[in-house]
Amino acid sequence: MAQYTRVSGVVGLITLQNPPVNALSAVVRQGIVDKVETALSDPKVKSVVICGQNGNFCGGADIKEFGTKMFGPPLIPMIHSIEAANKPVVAAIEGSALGGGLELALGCHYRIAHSKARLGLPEVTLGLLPAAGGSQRLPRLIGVPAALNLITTGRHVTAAEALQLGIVDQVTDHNTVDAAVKFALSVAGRSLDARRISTYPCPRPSDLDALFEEVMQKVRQSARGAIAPVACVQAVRAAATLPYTQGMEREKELMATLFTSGQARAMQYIFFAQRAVGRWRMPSGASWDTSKPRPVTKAAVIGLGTMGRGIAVALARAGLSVVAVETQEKQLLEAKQAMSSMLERGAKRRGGVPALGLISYSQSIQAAADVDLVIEAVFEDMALKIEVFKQLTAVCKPGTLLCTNTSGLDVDQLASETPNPELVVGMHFFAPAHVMNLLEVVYGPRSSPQAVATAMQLGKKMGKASVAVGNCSGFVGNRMLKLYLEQASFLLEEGATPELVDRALEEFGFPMGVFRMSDLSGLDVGWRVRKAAGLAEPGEASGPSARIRKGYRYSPIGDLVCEQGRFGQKTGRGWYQYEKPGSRVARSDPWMHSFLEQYRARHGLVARSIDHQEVLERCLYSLINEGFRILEDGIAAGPEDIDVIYVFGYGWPRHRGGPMFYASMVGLAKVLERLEHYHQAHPDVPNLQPCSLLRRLVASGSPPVHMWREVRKKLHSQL
Ligand SMILES: CCCCCCC[C@H](O)CC(=O)SCCNC(=O)CCNC(=O)[C@H](O)C(C)(C)COP(=O)([O-])OP(=O)([O-])OC[C@H]1O[C@@H](n2cnc3c(N)ncnc32)[C@H](O)[C@@H]1OP(=O)([O-])[O-]
Repeated sequence: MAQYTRVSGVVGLITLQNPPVNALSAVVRQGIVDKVETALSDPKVKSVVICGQNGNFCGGADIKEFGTKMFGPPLIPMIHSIEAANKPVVAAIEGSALGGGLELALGCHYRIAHSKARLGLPEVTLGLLPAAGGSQRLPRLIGVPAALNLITTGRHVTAAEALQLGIVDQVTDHNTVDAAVKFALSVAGRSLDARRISTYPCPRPSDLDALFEEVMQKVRQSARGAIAPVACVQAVRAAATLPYTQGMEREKELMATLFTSGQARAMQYIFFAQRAVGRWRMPSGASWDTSKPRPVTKAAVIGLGTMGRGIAVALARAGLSVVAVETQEKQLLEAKQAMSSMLERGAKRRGGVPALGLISYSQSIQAAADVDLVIEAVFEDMALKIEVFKQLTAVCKPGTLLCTNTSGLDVDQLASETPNPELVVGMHFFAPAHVMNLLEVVYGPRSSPQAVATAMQLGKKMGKASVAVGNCSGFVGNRMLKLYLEQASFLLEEGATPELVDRALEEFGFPMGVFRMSDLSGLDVGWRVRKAAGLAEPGEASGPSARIRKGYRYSPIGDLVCEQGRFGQKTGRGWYQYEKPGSRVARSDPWMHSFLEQYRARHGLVARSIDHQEVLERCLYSLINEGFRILEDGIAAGPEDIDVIYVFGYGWPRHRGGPMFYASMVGLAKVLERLEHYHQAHPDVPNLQPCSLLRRLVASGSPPVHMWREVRKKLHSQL
């Protein structure tokens, strides 16, 4: 709804009221229409200010209304009537003016923003375009190149940048509504002819065609199959080439296609899933709303390899004092240099001062004596981690939370080695930890709810999508990934090439296929784990047992590639070849093709033709099947948790909504049928056997994702 008051005698003040972000729901739109009419028809009122309640202008259209029957006055005529008003209307922008919120402000004649406000048209991140005139007004106001940048990326700009671009007329550090009222008084009675953005000609760059061609090419490349960014470019092109009314028609046409698309549903699902994972719940019943996090102002990071450095930088950027501990002197010096330049580069990119002073360095674990929380990031070796935890227990003040950044070791085992297992949780960061926006917070049966709440809050403070998950080998992300990687290797044995598999996955929308990704992260990492697990055996054995481990199919291809010293980009050779060690451009390697042929010949395998569909079904459905097992086991509380982990940590294309949402879009019956088919064809791969939760869901009529928890509950109560 919207509230109306008259201030300073002659200014009509309209306040949007729809907590927490004043989204433009039907009631709010009706409120705005009514109150604007009241203000315009009141002869005492000379000008109008529109603001939002609780220091927040407006978060845009009400996303919850999308996909439902929409009531209330539509946005476009509402904004047009504001722009057409014969009294000046000023937007007082505090907090956020996003999407429809900024479009509303662009319909006003003037915009005043608080210095801390953020503005943007993020519709593209929801699979949409700014369709309440934003795609037509913004280019007219700030020019085509700047508008293209904002609309195709959806990025939020600060008030200072908005002022520089010409989106707002004034920025204030004081009370924004007061400043807007003062401003409204000063412009009362002035002609508004030059203030209606829809009447502006759109500035046309001389090289319009070349500009759009270049932008479209870039956007198509980075969109990885998402249609909204392409539609955004087309809408801005309409602004640059058509009169306003026709441009609006084009905006409407393009929006009509996006609005009902599966991609928009997927991206809006992820928007809400990202927020839902913050409302975590442990199997014990402890949850986000009953568990109070501890304050953490000082943290220690133990071990300054790649992960430790990134974690320490992320903590410092979040404003924490950080003690960075590395016992090896040479490594400490290198880390110090690397971390300083990471902080400096980050500050340069985002603006602001690098948080260099927040990090202190030490070679001694004693330096962690007075911290509130420790994150160990030493080598992935249980004995070493146990030793570090023992030392920490002796050194740290009582009650210090002990977190491990293991990517798959048993958090419970580690906890059981300490006198206070309730203080232990896993904080699984993703490399590079200062860049990747995902954190798995791993709880064991003895982790206290307070420890989980503290780690979750710290993750949020670092700007990471933080997901609470149970303890098991590989947790959620890596446990599922293992099966995806396994299928990719089997496909090579059966006749595929790394190029074919990667192309199929990249066309699906992954930024990198599985083999290019392995080359980037290093093949030796997995090899070490397989050797430790007794899976990788040295030498080129042949015969049936060479491809069997513990009674099941196993592909030693990755081990054999490592035996050649081919560890990926760092050695200049892996699944692909590179110009030199450290180069990033992957080129096909004839060596790999003949290696695969020889391998198949040695094992009596006959290469067959494999198409993209099989690659996708085998790699993705086996990963999804494991996702269902994870839900069944209660390791993840719901499908949203898995989807957020995959979108934020594993490059799963956002416009496909995460693996579990994708399965629901494909149709659970189809996923089940294909898994059964592949399991029949490969009975020695038990992971292809569809899990019982998937069967149960199909038997219950394949309910939508948000109802899966109920089906799982029933399944458990019957077990
Ligand atoms: C044919 C039809 C024509 C349509 C015309 C098109 C119009 C237009 O172009 C389309 C849009 O505007 S599209 C929209 C474009 N706008 C955007 O994309 C902006 C989306 N919003 C944001 O980016 C962030 O919420 C803010 C930065 C606003 C606040 O961040 P923060 O302070 O960290 O807070 P937080 O934790 O993030 O959210 C708090 C609660 O508010 C909820 N909620 C939020 N926005 C909502 C919305 N618009 N709606 C509903 N709900 C919304 C959120 O779910 C959460 O609920 P929960 O139940 O407590 O979990």
